[in-house]
Amino acid sequence: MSQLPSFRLAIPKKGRLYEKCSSVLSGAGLEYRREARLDVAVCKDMPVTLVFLPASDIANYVGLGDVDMGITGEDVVAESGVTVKKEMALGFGKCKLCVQAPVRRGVTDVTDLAGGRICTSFPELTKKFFAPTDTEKGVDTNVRFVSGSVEAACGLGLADAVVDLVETGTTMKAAGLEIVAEVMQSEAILISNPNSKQVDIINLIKKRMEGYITATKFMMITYNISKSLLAKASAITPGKTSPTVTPLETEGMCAVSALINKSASAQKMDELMAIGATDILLFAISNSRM
Ligand SMILES: Nc1ncnc2c1ncn2[C@@H]1O[C@H](COP(=O)(O)OP(=O)(O)OP(=O)(O)O)[C@@H](O)[C@H]1O
Ligand SMILES: O=P(O)(O)OC[C@H]1O[C@H](OP(=O)(O)OP(=O)(O)O)[C@H](O)[C@@H]1O
Repeated sequence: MSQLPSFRLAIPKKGRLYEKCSSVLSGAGLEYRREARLDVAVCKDMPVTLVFLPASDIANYVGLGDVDMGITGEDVVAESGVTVKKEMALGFGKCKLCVQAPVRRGVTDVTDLAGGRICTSFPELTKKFFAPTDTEKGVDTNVRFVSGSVEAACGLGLADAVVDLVETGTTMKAAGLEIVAEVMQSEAILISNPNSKQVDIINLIKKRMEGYITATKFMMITYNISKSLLAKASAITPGKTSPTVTPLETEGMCAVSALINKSASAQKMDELMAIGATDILLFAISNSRM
């Protein structure tokens, strides 16, 4: 193991965040070959050792300095209570941690659950959430850790309520539960150890991931338009700094290119067509440095 680069970057070895993290690594040019059943791999063109760990352990490893950098959920970082530096939000793994109770109980006030039995994979956040009400009411909420299938706890008679993640709400509804209160919102984040000596590599990886994430959020649009309509067109596609305008051989016409938000791209194309733009083309961006 001594020949492995000392800089370590941890990503989830499986689960909800795994696929997206693999895309981010590839988008950031962190190429590697992972031997079957091995949770350690060396990057091809960078002095970086990749470690594949359970998402729930990554915050601790980074916080304690065993690993310099990692990707995991904000929820996991908050639960671990360790101090890490949040380098950037990655825009995926979005969900919220919620107190959920059986619909049939009709709980409308979360304080009614204080003093009861709660099952969760986030015991620290749950205890913190109920602490003020416990103090106020002089009760002791019984928080029990379960590592998965949290939603089943009420149906099994193990709990009065659960604290679990919600994205689409499908799992919650299927288990006959409803949200009573929100504990926190979460998404995948890039974190680093604040005492890591290898700041140059941290910054380089951050820049590369930023470039890739930005590229996935934007598209490049190009179109032709009469110069007399340029002001109107620029208002629709102002670009990041300003649109690039190139005169065309045809008198009075110009070509415009600008960055636009991917989510707004169809609407922008409609609006450009409506003011008379022609030859409107949309391009994906594979990477960027802004
Ligand atoms: N339904 C979801 N939608 C979006 N993000 C989610 C969802 N469920 C979990 N996450 C995010 O992904 C992280 C990892 O969750 P996941 O269930 O994949 O792993 P885990 O159960 O903690 O770990 P493992 O699969 O290794 O046991 C969570 O901490 C949360 O940030
Ligand atoms: O709102 P939804 O879109 O249904 O997603 C929420 C579910 O996703 C996660 O579980 P996961 O499926 O990862 O399995 P787990 O219970 O083993 O953690 C989470 O713990 C919820 O149960």
